[in-house]
Amino acid sequence: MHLHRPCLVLVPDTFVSLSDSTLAAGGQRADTTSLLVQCILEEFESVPVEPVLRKYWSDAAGLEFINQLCVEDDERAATLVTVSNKYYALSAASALFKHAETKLNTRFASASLLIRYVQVEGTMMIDPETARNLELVSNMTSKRSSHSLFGILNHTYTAMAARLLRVTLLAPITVQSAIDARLDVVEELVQTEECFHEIKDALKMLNKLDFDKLISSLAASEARETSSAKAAAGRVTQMLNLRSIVQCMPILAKALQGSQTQLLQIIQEMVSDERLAKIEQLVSNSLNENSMLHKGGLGAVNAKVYAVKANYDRLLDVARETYKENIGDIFTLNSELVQEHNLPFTLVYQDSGFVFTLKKADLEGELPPGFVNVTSRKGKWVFSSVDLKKRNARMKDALDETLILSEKIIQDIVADIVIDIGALYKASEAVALLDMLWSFAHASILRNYVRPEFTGTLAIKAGRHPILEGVQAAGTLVPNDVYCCEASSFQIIQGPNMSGKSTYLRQIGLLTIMAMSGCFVPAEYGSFRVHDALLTRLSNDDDMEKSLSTFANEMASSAMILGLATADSLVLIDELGRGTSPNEGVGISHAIAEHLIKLRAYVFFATHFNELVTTLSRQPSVVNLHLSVQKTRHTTTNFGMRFEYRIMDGAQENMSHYGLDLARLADLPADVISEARRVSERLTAIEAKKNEESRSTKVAVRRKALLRLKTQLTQALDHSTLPDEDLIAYVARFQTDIMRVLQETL
Ligand SMILES: Nc1ncnc2c1ncn2[C@@H]1O[C@H](COP(=O)(O)OP(=O)(O)OP(=O)(O)O)[C@@H](O)[C@H]1O
Repeated sequence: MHLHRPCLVLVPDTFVSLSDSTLAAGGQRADTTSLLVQCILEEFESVPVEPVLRKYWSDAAGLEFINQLCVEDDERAATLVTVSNKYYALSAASALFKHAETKLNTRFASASLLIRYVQVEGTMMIDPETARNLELVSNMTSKRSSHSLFGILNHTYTAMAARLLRVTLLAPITVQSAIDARLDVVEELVQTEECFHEIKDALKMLNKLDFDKLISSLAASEARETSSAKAAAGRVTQMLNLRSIVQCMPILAKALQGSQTQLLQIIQEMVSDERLAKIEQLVSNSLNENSMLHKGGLGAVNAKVYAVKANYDRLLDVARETYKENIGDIFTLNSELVQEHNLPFTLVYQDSGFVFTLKKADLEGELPPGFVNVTSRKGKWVFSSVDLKKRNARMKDALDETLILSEKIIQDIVADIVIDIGALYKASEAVALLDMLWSFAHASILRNYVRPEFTGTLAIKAGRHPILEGVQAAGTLVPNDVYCCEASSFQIIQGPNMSGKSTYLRQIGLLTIMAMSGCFVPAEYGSFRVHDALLTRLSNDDDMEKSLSTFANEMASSAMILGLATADSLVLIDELGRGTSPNEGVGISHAIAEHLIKLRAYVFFATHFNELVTTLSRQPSVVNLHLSVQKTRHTTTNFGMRFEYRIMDGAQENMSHYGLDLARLADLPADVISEARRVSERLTAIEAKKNEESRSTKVAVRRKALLRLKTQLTQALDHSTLPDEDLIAYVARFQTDIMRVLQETL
């Protein structure tokens, strides 16, 4: 549900208590409301939940609706077969269409809707909490801020592409051939400037147009006949928008001519469908060439009145003539009054009709008698007269008449268009994908991203946090490397507070999502693995505020991670075990870590617990890293250390005194601090001694070296493109390394 941002949630009426027929978001709920509905209300606070009669949730009716409404294209048969035994999907479809009919007064033409059954497979699972913490689609502190991955990558022109981008970031694809096809397109766009600009110009013409909405409103008609002038005006606007869209398709197709990548060629085919030209013909035959869309005022009204060509329908021509005469009458009335009073009245068109206006500066004394509804606005008098009102009413009648007649004509055209509506859906999909990939290319050029590879090893050289890159002052962001393979699948990351641990973890998640979405990545080089899930336990400020529930939260997300993680998952854990006593924290963290190590998922585990380094490092696939910090002279602002934000090999040393430095900054009495230091140094010394004794036994070292050798050899076998001679030299180096380790650990 998070993927598609619901605007309204329908539930069976038996799920909500009888007392509240419409549940306002966050409203009072009686106990009889089902747990599911309660969860939905909590999770989607601002989304209204509305009950639909239980009898409308019928799988048979759902299948009937789909059978009747699904567009006649090559996927129709497959869709019908796939959904035929999906009880819940069918019941929900039935309730949805019944709701449209009974509450929204909307009925769809047969074979007019694109209906697909989309499997969840084929995308990476990202839970909503992770999406929030990584700021995938919205900033955590301010909803309006564009500092999110979506904000950084969104340069789309159309609403469908923005929606596709959102869904892509929340559920990146896991089919490697599909990712590669997207990357090929982005690469071609980045490299061929001319094609890049031509596509941009064509997309610009579609600026802010939403095909999908337009197409479904073409397919919809009112369930009960209430033909109003307002609805008629809406229809005319739809047709004018539709014409802009179909006219733009040949331009887009031309921009794509000669493209090298397969995906761009497919997109070109989809937007060159001859049925689109047929639709263009239908619209052009009946609509005026030059009836462009106006924003408001009389221009906008006239655009609708004159949208249908002259001589197309006799009655319409007559109605328009009347309308024109009525407007003429109003202008005549104005000139007469100007002459009579010798005052420069002007006419202004408002929704309710014409009114007179007069600049206050042009009037000495009072308005002449006989005017009504006098108001003052921005230095002007605005007013009417009985005569003007009468003429307005006549004009309005004529206007309504023309719009209703126009709508009748347009209804007939729409009926013809609906036959080929499948082509419009295809074009919409094609444009959305193209617009999104163009947007990726644009972001890649702007910020110097590189094309990622998929090799199974996670190797990033000089990776940059994409969101921080947009916020930090130029030159202050420290790029970092990542290297994670089977032999080093569990990485412990240490560093004092504020040293950049979370940023490092988040950067790994964000870059993986970008790569799997088919976008270039902010790094000098990036190699990735296709993951089935991105699972995280990331701390954020929210948690701190609700510190009481931190532990419960931690355990809930840990349970989720343990339940869902597989060998192909990417797991990011930031400071587990903070919400409980240190001993318990270490115990729980250790147990969870061991489970993940056994699973062989790729795990990045940031922790403050030194003990974990000791207990976990014996395992062959565990690697220790830390974020470097330099001791400096103590000042009031730097706590005596300078953060370098650079990831380094090996465990962190001497972290314990950092807390003491902080304490001194907080003005703790000197004797308390010196006692704390004495105890802390003794404890550190004892701990160090213990660590020394137990630290990585020789067996562990050998095991680790052998595992590394295995990965290096497999990789060389799978991916090396070196000439034989160099490959031999390369492999010989492994031999020297392993011999050295074996001798040292005899
Ligand atoms: N690579 C980097 N380059 C530049 N600045 C960075 C980098 N990484 C982190 N920072 C800065 O350091 C601040 C703290 O980073 P971060 O929150 O990642 O630290 P942390 O070690 O996770 O801290 P804590 O343990 O308190 O959660 C960030 O807000 C950011 O401004």
